[in-house]
Amino acid sequence: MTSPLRSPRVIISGGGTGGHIFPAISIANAIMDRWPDAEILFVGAENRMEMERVPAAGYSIVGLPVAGFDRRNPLRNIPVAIKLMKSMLKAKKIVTSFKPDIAVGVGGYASGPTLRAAAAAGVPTLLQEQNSYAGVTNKILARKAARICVAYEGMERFFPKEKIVLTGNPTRQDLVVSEENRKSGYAHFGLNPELKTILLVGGSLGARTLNESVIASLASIEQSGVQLLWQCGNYYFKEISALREQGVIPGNVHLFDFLTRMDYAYSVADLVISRAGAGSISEFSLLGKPVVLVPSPNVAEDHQTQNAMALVRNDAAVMVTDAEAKGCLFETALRLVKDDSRLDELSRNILKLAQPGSARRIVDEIAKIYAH
Ligand SMILES: CC(=O)N[C@H]1[C@@H](OP(=O)(O)OP(=O)(O)OC[C@H]2O[C@@H](n3ccc(=O)[nH]c3=O)[C@H](O)[C@@H]2O)O[C@H](CO)[C@@H](O)[C@@H]1O
Repeated sequence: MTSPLRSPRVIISGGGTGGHIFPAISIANAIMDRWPDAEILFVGAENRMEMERVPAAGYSIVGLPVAGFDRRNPLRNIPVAIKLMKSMLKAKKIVTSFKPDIAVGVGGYASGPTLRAAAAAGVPTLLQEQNSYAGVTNKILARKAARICVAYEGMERFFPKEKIVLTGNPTRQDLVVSEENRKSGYAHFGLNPELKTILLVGGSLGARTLNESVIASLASIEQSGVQLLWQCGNYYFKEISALREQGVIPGNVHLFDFLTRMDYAYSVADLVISRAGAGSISEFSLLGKPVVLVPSPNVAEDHQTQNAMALVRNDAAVMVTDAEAKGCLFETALRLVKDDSRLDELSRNILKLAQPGSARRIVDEIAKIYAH
């Protein structure tokens, strides 16, 4: 295999939620580690989270006017189809002017038009699928893809077997759990270093059931002698802050819309309560975090329950269903956070499932494609 002389030009496309954006940034960072002169351009969806998060990570991004189809109300899809056509034209222009050597798709609305335009122009494409159940966009794009990097066994149900490489999910490179970050984390979030801490995260967008479970348990949390670091999501923040202004939220409950310093959040957390998104699970595994998972029932093919069950079967996490959460989530979590030997056991078991070095392995695949 001969290596081309110059560094590659790479388009990375996808987004919509943190579950797609953070793996994309992690792949970009690993590309820059391999080829410091590489040129990377992100292509995302206008008004979605990536338009803010990608520049914050130091990369350029162009937005497409793409949106999701409404499966329940077909009439609403006329403007969506027009947006899709506009996005395809714009994606074609982006590919023509940027001249990528390879295009990487991480799932989410923007990756459809972008990778189709790249493939039509003869640019090789690589897909990264985070979940144990493949998304619609990736299933369509798979036909033209050179390589499909996955995190779970059994993905030949969705993709041509010869294109699949098991790399794991790339996680953010900045997630260091350390004593120093623990101390900084207490100060950053205004927490008491003397108390045990439960971190509650509802995925990148927040989760209604988790928020309602907190609200239903405020009295027992207040009396527990444990503090709660609560990420409620941008969408719910206004409504829940109003409760805080009414004095309903006790002093040991610390409310945030979104946590940019997840390294601090993980460092202070003795126990995590979370949705079972694939990216979050990869992070808990790498960091050995004891976790209570509440899978979202609102995702395709109930894939979060499948993600969670892969851990539960190995006694690597505790699961509470969405339907049970309001009744028993905090009873379970408050008991667990005080049981050090069980926390230790969960931590050891989840660590065994970690797949480190995933972004580097994806870049190995990019290098092989590029060298051809
Ligand atoms: C509702 C929905 O469609 N969820 C999907 C979405 O989840 P979602 O977007 O929630 O993504 P993940 O759980 O995979 O990852 C969340 C990411 O956001 C970060 N984070 C989270 C909260 C916060 O305050 N700050 C922060 O930085 C986490 O560190 C993590 O890197 O994509 C995942 C990966 O395709 C899927 O498995 C999920 O089913």
